[in-house]
Amino acid sequence: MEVTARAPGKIILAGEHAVVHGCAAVASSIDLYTSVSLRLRSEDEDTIKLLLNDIGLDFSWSIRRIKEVLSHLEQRFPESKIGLASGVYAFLWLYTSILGFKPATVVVSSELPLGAGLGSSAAYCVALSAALLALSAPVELDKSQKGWFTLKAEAELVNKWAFEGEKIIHGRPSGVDNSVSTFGNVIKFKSGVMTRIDSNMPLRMLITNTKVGRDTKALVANVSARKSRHPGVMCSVLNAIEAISDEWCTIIQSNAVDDLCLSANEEKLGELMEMNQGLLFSIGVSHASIETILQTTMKYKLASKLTGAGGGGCVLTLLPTHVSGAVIDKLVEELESFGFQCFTAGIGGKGAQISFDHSS
Ligand SMILES: Nc1ncnc2c1ncn2[C@@H]1O[C@H](COP(=O)(O)OP(=O)(O)O)[C@@H](O)[C@H]1O
Ligand SMILES: C[C@@](O)(CCOP(=O)(O)O)CC(=O)O
Ligand SMILES: [Mg+2]
Repeated sequence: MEVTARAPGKIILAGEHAVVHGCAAVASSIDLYTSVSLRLRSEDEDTIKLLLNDIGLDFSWSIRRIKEVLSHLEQRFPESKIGLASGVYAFLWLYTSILGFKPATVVVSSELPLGAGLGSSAAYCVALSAALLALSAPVELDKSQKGWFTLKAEAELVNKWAFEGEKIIHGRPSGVDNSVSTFGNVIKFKSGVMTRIDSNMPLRMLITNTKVGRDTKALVANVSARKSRHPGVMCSVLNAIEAISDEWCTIIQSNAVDDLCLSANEEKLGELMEMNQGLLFSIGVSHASIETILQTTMKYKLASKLTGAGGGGCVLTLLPTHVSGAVIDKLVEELESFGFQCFTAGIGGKGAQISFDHSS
């Protein structure tokens, strides 16, 4: 029996980093997915295979030696890819905790850029947990279902396991990324509690990938260190970010009665993004490449902010409804002339899904 699970990436509209310290964030799923397919092998095969298509690494572990491998894993990573080792630790931990030592082949592939602020780590953990739980004994799913189906009662359990995986990759995740990847839509997240936000606004964002690699774990740790050096100032900044998240929710939930009202709301969101970015700069998570994007989009009177952990990664630019395709094309051309990569994605779609392959 083979199962494939897919889980979406996300954008954080407001509140990254502050959410790690108990303040509210607003996040939305995007329609770019990480897929994990899991095929159990016969008991006498005695191996667990992991194929990480996005980073071009394959592993094959003898089950009898898997504990030994767990303690020597880093030695098997090429020096240039050592930062990716935590994803393999998370795999082995989730696999053995949920499925035990059953032989299997697991293939991972993603449409998301890795380590760029779009929540690839959470999508990886959610898709992996969903595939593993789908073939584990305590979860009763109707395996005769055809095509993709959305998780229902099982979603909570998938989310819990994915959070444990995120802890291995991130150190101190807030839980917002795995929650929005599991449940989809637009959510508000604060101190581990998720509220679904029914947005009444058509939200268009240009996503620009600086292609500057960074590591969420290190950035989150730097913010915590700054907070312990300047507790009073940092609390004020983080509370200001929370106020921005709250206002985001109020605006996108409000009903714009006409086009004038809609563009006034879009203008307010743009201002909130600018303020959020300024505060993120003040806590030390911006980057020269991000500042270049901000200056460029400002020339087009468009507001931008980093999304995710920052330090490089992706930047969001709000595209209000009045902005024409020609203007967007010109902006994209200018941004891409710096070597950045621009794209758009559907915002607020479904969360994790599963599909059983009946042919195997
Ligand atoms: N498709 C994937 N294949 C292998 N590892 C992955 C994959 N997606 C995510 N990861 C793991 O997640 C890490 C990136 O997570 P992180 O630094 O939080 O960035 P982000 O979540 O913004 O993409 C990678 O270094 C790797 O360990
Ligand atoms: C910085 C943070 O708020 C978001 C990190 O997102 P990403 O891993 O950069 O996609 C951390 C967290 O909420 O766990
Ligand atoms: Mg991450």
